[in-house]
Amino acid sequence: MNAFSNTIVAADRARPAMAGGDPDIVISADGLVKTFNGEVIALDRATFDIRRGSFVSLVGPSGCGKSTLLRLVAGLIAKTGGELSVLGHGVSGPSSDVAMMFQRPTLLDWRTAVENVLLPTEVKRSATNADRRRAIDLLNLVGLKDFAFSFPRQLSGGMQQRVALARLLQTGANILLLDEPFGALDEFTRERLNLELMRIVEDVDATVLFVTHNIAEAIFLADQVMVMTPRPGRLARIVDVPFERPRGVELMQTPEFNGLVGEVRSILGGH
Ligand SMILES: Nc1ncnc2c1ncn2[C@@H]1O[C@H](COP(=O)(O)OP(=O)(O)OP(=O)(O)O)[C@@H](O)[C@H]1O
Repeated sequence: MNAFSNTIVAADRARPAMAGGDPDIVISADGLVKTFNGEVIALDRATFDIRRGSFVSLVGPSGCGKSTLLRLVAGLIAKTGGELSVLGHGVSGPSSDVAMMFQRPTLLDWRTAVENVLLPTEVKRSATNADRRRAIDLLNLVGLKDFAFSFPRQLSGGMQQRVALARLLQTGANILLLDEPFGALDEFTRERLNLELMRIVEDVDATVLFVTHNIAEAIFLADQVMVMTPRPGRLARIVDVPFERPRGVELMQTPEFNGLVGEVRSILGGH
């Protein structure tokens, strides 16, 4: 089957089922607009629905509004126009249902890995023994079983991002916003972490929005790819990714996979 036949023209399609009416829709945007200083249109009328448990990649060149879209969903910045809801409620600020991770791990140097993972809990209240056990379990989950009591300076860049991922999961949020989380790492480490990320989000049953510049990475990880184009930032198309899970790196060598990469590239090239 031609994967392109699965695409939806996001900008022009009719309004999908409203978030309030469909409990499976966890993030819903309708004509969402964000301008900065009244002139830069960072996001121009984006309309989309994201289903519970799906992994959605956002791909596009620098400045097309990917981070802006994530920050809007996280409630870190306010929309200029249109509608945006998370779990059926309009977004008016940060929420405990949503957690965000960035390209840099931003760990506290003077705290061990497990103490860093416990931070989101300690911001709210004193950590209990159960919290501590959970933090250690999460470090196991991200492959850092033997490094719970290491300090950030004793960890590689990839290991530090694993700690940041465990800290993200410690929040208990099941909508995870990942802004190029492995973008600063070498290609080999990045590929390994991507594979583990897929396993982990299935394990914790999260809904994920994942920003990347890399088309192959976007497709490999996702159920849907939101293809964005710049000046103004637009959601050009939402592409369904038809490949079964679990997926292995050999998928990337197949003609079907490379066909889909070509389709996404041509959407980006046409703008
Ligand atoms: N706080 C801000 N003030 C003014 N303009 C901003 C601000 N944040 C983003 N912009 C502008 O909005 C547009 C979209 O930026 P955004 O960071 O969302 O893009 P992006 O696709 O994430 O880019 P990159 O891939 O380089 O991170 C850009 O033109 C950017 O300059």
